[in-house]
Amino acid sequence: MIKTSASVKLENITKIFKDPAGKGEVYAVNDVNYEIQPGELITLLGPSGCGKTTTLRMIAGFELPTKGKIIISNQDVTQLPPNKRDTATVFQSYGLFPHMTVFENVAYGLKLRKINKNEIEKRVMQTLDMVGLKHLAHRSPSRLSGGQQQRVALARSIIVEPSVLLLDEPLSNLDALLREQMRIEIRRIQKTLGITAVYVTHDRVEAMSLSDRIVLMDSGKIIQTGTPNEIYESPESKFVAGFVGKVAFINIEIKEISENITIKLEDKILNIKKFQKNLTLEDKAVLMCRPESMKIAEFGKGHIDGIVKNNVYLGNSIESFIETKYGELLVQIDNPSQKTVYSEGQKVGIEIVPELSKVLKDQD
Ligand SMILES: Nc1ncnc2c1ncn2[C@@H]1O[C@H](COP(=O)(O)OP(=O)(O)OP(=O)(O)O)[C@@H](O)[C@H]1O
Repeated sequence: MIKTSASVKLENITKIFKDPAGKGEVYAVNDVNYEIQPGELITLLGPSGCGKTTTLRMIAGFELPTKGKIIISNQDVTQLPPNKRDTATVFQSYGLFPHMTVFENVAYGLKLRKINKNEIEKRVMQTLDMVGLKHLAHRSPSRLSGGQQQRVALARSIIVEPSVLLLDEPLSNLDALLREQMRIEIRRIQKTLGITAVYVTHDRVEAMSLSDRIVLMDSGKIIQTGTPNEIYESPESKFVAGFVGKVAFINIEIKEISENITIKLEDKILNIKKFQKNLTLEDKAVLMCRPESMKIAEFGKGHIDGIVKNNVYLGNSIESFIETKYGELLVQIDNPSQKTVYSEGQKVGIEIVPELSKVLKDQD
């Protein structure tokens, strides 16, 4: 259905807004450089106000960059209006036409392009089939659920065969279960069409499960990019580690650095594989403790001692919150059984699993 996938290049993109409250300026986006490969789905992830939406709106053409260039498939589109860009945007608020049926909403873009009636009929039904809404073609959007309305919005965007699909927090108005279903569907459709997509979210689970690559932003700047796995496994800072997953940090002393980092924790020596190239013996460092990088042991038999504060049952795993002298540590217990779960108030040990642990430079 899609012609050819497009690349999207952001070159030194900066957007400065006048501060609405006073005379100052806000650097909503600050010198962003990034290239999205054809057919790739990337998410812009980061805390509220970090510049995700502004970046997306500049790619769509709803905002002009203060500085920099936007290049879609070798064409400089920086100054082009949205309708000249071959992009389509799906918004959080759906933006459907309430007086038109589902069919008419989806057909709208093709009608504007003066496509003949039979072709429109065929393509609309095909696209509605793709989003699972063929049977509701003649309903009014007001009689659809939120998830169904968002499917119509998605169908309306993809039917015009844009080179780039832009999605601005499209699922944030839906409940958790529907969000999960819809993100699987969006990914399936994006892959089937091979369309280049940019997805804005502040939800790490959404970003981790959808993306080919994540672009993590903070204060208008890109702070790390990579596949979900790279960012989760090898975060460059405590901020990144905390943004993409549950984590606690323990201050540690580095004894030696080679391919491995030798650390001292209590009176025990641990060897942990090095991943940050610029980490030196002089640096302040922390041990990054993910729920799955620790195990519960008998009291006195782990690396750290503590007391079970509470256990949260999640079906096939339990999250056990342990109070220690380093603060509260969250340990994930898979396939819990009577042997592996200690009850609340019990004294336990925590074993650090070196293969699953990371040492991070303490620079935040
Ligand atoms: N039209 C505007 N005028 C002035 N400042 C703006 C405007 N739009 C955005 N900003 C500011 O630019 C910064 C980035 O905003 P942006 O909406 O891109 O962030 P975001 O990461 O998408 O946040 P959220 O997740 O809350 O939507 C914020 O400080 C915001 O207040």
